[in-house]
Amino acid sequence: MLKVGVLGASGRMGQTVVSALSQSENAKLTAAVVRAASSSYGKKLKDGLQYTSLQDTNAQNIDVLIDFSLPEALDDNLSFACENGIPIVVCTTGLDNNHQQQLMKASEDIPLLYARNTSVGIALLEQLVALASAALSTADIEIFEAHHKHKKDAPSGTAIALGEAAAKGRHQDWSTVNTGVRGDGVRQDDSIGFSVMRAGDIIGEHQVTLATEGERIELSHKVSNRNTFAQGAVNAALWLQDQKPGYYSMQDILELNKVFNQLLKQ
Ligand SMILES: NC(=O)C1=CN([C@@H]2O[C@H](COP(=O)(O)OP(=O)(O)OC[C@H]3O[C@@H](n4cnc5c(N)ncnc54)[C@H](OP(=O)(O)O)[C@@H]3O)[C@@H](O)[C@H]2O)C=CC1
Ligand SMILES: O=C(O)C1=N[C@H](C(=O)O)C[C@H](O)C1
Repeated sequence: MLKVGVLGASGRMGQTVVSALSQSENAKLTAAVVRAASSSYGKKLKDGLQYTSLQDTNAQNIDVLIDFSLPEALDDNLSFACENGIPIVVCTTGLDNNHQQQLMKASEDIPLLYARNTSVGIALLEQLVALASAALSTADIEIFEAHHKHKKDAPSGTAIALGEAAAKGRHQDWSTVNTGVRGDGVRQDDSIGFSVMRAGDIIGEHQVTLATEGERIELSHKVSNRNTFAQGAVNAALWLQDQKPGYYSMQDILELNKVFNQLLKQ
């Protein structure tokens, strides 16, 4: 039975992962970590555990960490994982270039899987977007995303991952085509822009549009239950426990590259 520590355990996603683990046959919760200043700190969970901070968490009792906290916690979370040699699935979004470098550095010492979206559907959508972008090499590409009103970062990590997949499909450098959230002004050729909605309790919706004169393709994905993300994260943790130190993604678990390469050869 895999012993899992959840970072950001009191949050929307943290609580959903705790609940998914309580029903899993292969993995169980052994640490629920929050800030020492959190209103949840010290409170009891259903199964006799209580919320701890990183400082009083017993690392010996954790095989893999799942991080659904916020960017400001990444540094401490990675230090804890590296110091104790614990593989980590990082699901936090809104990370900057400095955070990305921290992920790469930590992955030299421990197995690290970074997933801005742990659903199977988005892993597949990334491949479909790369393929469509390559095939329709002159189409204008725009990305729309909608999330609940509490979400802090925009555009979403998933929207950015889809933009990167579109750029990769055309062998473009993402930093030169990424236009961010679109505002005033005429569209530049090759630019990839985002539009963002924040409203109510929308869990997560993404749409990539590829438009040419006279027609357009819309590739979209909608999540209706946070358990989709939680199950994906638990599956990632189960997979990661057996890996060597390195930087992994959901694509590695699902082996979609292999499926697509075989398909394209036919
Ligand atoms: N990869 C994926 O598939 C998905 C990723 N996400 C991402 O996961 C993250 C969490 O989302 P969500 O659960 O909705 O957010 P919440 O705001 O509900 O939860 C955030 C958690 O982080 C904790 N936290 C806040 N500040 C700090 C800090 N400075 N140090 C340590 N912990 C802190 C909070 O605990 P407390 O305030 O009690 O201390 C809480 O447990 C976001 O980045 C989101 O984009 C979300 C859904 C899916
Ligand atoms: O904050 C959220 O809720 C979500 N965040 C992730 C992101 O930024 O892409 C994934 C998902 O869409 C939900």
